[in-house]
Amino acid sequence: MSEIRFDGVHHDFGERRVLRGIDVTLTEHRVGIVGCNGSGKSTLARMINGLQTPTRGRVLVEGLDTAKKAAAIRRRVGFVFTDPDNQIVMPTVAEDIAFSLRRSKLGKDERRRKVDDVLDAFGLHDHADHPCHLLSGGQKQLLALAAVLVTEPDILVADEPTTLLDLRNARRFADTLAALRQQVVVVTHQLDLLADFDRVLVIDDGRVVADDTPGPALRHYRGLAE
Ligand SMILES: Nc1ncnc2c1ncn2[C@@H]1O[C@H](COP(=O)(O)OP(=O)(O)OP(=O)(O)O)[C@@H](O)[C@H]1O
Repeated sequence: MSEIRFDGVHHDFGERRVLRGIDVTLTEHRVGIVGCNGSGKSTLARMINGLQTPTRGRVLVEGLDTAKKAAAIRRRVGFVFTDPDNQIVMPTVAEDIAFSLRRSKLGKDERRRKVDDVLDAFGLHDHADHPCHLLSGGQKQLLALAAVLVTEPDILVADEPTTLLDLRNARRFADTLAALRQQVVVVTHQLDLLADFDRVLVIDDGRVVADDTPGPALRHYRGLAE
């Protein structure tokens, strides 16, 4: 498994302190991040692929400082955004997935095979030539995930990736995560998704207030809302 290390991480947006001293090392296969709105979860997740860098402290991914090795980090860490429209860039579904492979050294046939495999895995094969903008919200979320996974990143970070998925697709999504060889970090308000995760961090007001297996961590989180 990969290693993601937060070392004394603080983050300020202007006057507002959003992260207040995060010290965790993540080496587990599937890690969940939960917490109230505005607690700093997305900011934390974005730090793993260098979309955001700490005001103070360091984030190291496989030993690389995200503030210094941006390009290398982006190749290793795939990021799935909450709103799939932020990352769908091509007119059709198959083209969008193929676009992710534009920098790969694979030949044309190999690329086509990879795109086909991913379309199959995500139940999108029948939509291969459909315009992306006509997909449902849930299908777009699956496409966004597929377009990241086709690049085979070492680490997958997903920020509320299942908000638009129906029950079947949420299950498919959870099964997909479980079957991945790579490390996965998911920010979510859908606590069911984390039931068999290896580790769950609870964030409150920019701090890690619980760090445990899902049962105790989610009990702690529920306690915060009482
Ligand atoms: N680019 C930005 N500029 C200024 N403030 C920001 C920016 N991004 C986030 N914030 C603020 O930082 C705080 C933490 O935001 P963040 O998105 O990390 O929270 P979150 O825990 O993911 O919330 P939610 O569950 O609502 O998505 C919020 O108060 C937010 O308004």
